Amino acid sequence: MRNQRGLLIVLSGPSGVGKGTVRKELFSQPDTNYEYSISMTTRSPREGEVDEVDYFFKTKSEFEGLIEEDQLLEYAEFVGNYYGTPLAYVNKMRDAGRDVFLEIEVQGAAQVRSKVPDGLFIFLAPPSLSELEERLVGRGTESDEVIASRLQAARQELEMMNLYDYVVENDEVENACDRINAIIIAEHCKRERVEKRYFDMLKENV
Ligand SMILES: Nc1nc2c(ncn2[C@@H]2O[C@H](COP(=O)(O)OP(=O)(O)O)[C@@H](O)[C@H]2O)c(=O)[nH]1
Ligand SMILES: Nc1ncnc2c1ncn2[C@@H]1O[C@H](COP(=O)(O)OP(=O)(O)O)[C@@H](O)[C@H]1O
Repeated sequence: MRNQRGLLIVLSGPSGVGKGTVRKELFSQPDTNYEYSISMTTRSPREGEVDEVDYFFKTKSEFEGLIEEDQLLEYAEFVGNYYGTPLAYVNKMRDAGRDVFLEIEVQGAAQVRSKVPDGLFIFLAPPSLSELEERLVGRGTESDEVIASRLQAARQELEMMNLYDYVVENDEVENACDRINAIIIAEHCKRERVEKRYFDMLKENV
């Protein structure tokens, strides 16, 4: 059987739900086959964030140049800034058989859904809206005004939850990681079985 192309795993969910925390925990585990796709953004770096590690930080005109040159798999404007996924890296890693993780908001995820129908779409949900607010406030990285805008955006984002293949509650980071790992293993098994069945049928002499 031919080597499977890597999965494209899209992790979405409202700001503050814990996407970054869960993703970093998943990537710290040994024996994973995941690659993280670093996004482009026009937002300013937060304290401690490093260019080309946390994001590729771009000016608005640089970002618009990337859009024009068709270098992004998807992009969206979120609470006043652009965010987007570099296309070349995703293709290169998937072709090498690696699973690629995107950590993106819901508008971008919808674009990926239409361009990459075999993507795996996981929505990370908070236990409640009040817990989401506590996490956003507790992180201490945004002003009260930005937190209010992000909470407002969260209400619309939660409406998109039913469009995802899986909804994972981030009650405890470890539980959320276990659920995501289980989903990915199950998806690999399913896709291998489907592919095997397909090739077995092609071998039939009819
Ligand atoms: N569409 C899209 N969204 C992104 C991308 N990178 C990050 N985001 C999302 O943009 C939103 C804001 O990101 P950020 O300012 O880093 O805040 P944080 O995710 O709450 O720490 C989050 O929901 C991110 O998941 C991207 O490449 N494309
Ligand atoms: N399961 C969890 N329980 C409690 N706090 C959490 C949990 N997951 C993440 N957090 C905290 O919530 C805040 C937001 O998490 P973060 O990963 O930055 O979210 P996102 O990337 O979705 O914006 C951080 O302070 C983080 O430590």
